Amino acid sequence: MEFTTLAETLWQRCLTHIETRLPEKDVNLWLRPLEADFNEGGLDLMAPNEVVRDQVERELRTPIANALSEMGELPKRIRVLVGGGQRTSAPATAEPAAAPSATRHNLDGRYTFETFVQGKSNQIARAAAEQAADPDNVAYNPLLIYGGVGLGKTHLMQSVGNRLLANQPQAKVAYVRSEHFVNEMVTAIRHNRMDRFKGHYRSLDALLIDDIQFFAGKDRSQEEFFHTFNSLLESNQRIVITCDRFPKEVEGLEDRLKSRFSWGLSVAVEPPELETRVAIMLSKADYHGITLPQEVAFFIAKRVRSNVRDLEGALHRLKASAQITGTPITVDFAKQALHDMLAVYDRLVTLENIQRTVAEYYKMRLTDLLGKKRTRSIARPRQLAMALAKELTNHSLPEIGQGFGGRDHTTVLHACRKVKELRETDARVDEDYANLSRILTS
Ligand SMILES: Nc1ncnc2c1ncn2[C@@H]1O[C@H](COP(=O)(O)OP(=O)(O)OP(=O)(O)O)[C@@H](O)[C@H]1O
Repeated sequence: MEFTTLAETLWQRCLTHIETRLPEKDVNLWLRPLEADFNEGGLDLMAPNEVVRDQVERELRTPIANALSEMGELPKRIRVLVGGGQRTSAPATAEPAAAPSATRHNLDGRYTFETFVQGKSNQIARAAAEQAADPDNVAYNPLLIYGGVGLGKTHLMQSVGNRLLANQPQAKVAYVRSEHFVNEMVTAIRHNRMDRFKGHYRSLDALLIDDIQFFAGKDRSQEEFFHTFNSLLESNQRIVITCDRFPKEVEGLEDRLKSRFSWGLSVAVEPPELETRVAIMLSKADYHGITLPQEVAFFIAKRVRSNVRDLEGALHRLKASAQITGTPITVDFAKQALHDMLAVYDRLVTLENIQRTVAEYYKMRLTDLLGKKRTRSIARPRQLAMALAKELTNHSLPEIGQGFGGRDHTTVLHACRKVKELRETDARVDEDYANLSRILTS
């Protein structure tokens, strides 16, 4: 008892010391929930759950050690363990081994609202997710986030879980991929443990279930999920779901499930626009301690358009190449280091397929799109096509003008400005542009 008191006193002093060095948010979120204990000359910091433990291990162990050393306190070792609230030194591995894996708070501490870059393409989804993370607001339950690959659905969903846990560290929040849910269920059936499986999922405060398109065709899993789902909804527990498309379009998914999903709120994440892609790159670079000049971020984001995961991949490749060669990251360096990846993207969008796609979209003839007629029904799609060419290819204004029936570069410039203006004032034009951009880049 005396040791615990000493440890707590030391820890409180350490917190006071560290408060002057770390953002208040980090101290409140990650460090205050810890309880301190001495164990054989070492300091054990007990975290209420694995999210907190992992975050402290990853990001905060060094500041803690530095603070203690600056205070002249040198414990033999520092351990961060799960087990807060009980003043026990049981390590994380001493949790009931047979519990289904999702009982552990298997959230990734990096996926938070704070690290999520907002843009036009995701602002509604983000706002809805923030609401879903508000324990007092169950208006939109379940929340369904849908959209293409690598656009931040999992990031947003886990942000909901991390926020819920930050506000209520004892909450039972489980993140599970649908594939994992199915596998767990199969194992439970095989070992005659269905009751436990059901009990576990129905006892949660929040269930985050990723990629439900994977349930397609798996009838027994859908059945079980349906019951879990109903039971959680009835007691107002939080459910967040993601899907790679609007669930009504997923073949092999039962109608009753689809209809349940629509009880709450469905929001889409779209591919981010150029400025958001640049902001994401800069923010990820900052997070990973990579010095990335803005012009390089623009250079890459202009080419890698449809998938944020690929943007991150490009960033990691750049970092590795720069480290190996000891070269600073410049546009020329990026061109070389990423040439194969960029070549794939450059191949995807050509002037010809922009023209063909726009003509098909507006159900008009290609010859009209490239011809001289100036009626609005023809001139507007032409302007959109030119603006898309400017955004999605590396062609210069004169080259684009040339490709559009030998027009002057000032005509292309005018088209780009006009489309920019229209996108801000005319929702139809904005939607057409976004649709075309998605068709061309996905
Ligand atoms: N707006 C954003 N801000 C910051 N990071 C983002 C954003 N959008 C996506 N990312 C990052 O891109 C990567 C892929 O995102 P995520 O895994 O959430 O995509 P997803 O939509 O769930 O994809 P999938 O359908 O393949 O599961 C993650 O590392 C995520 O942090």
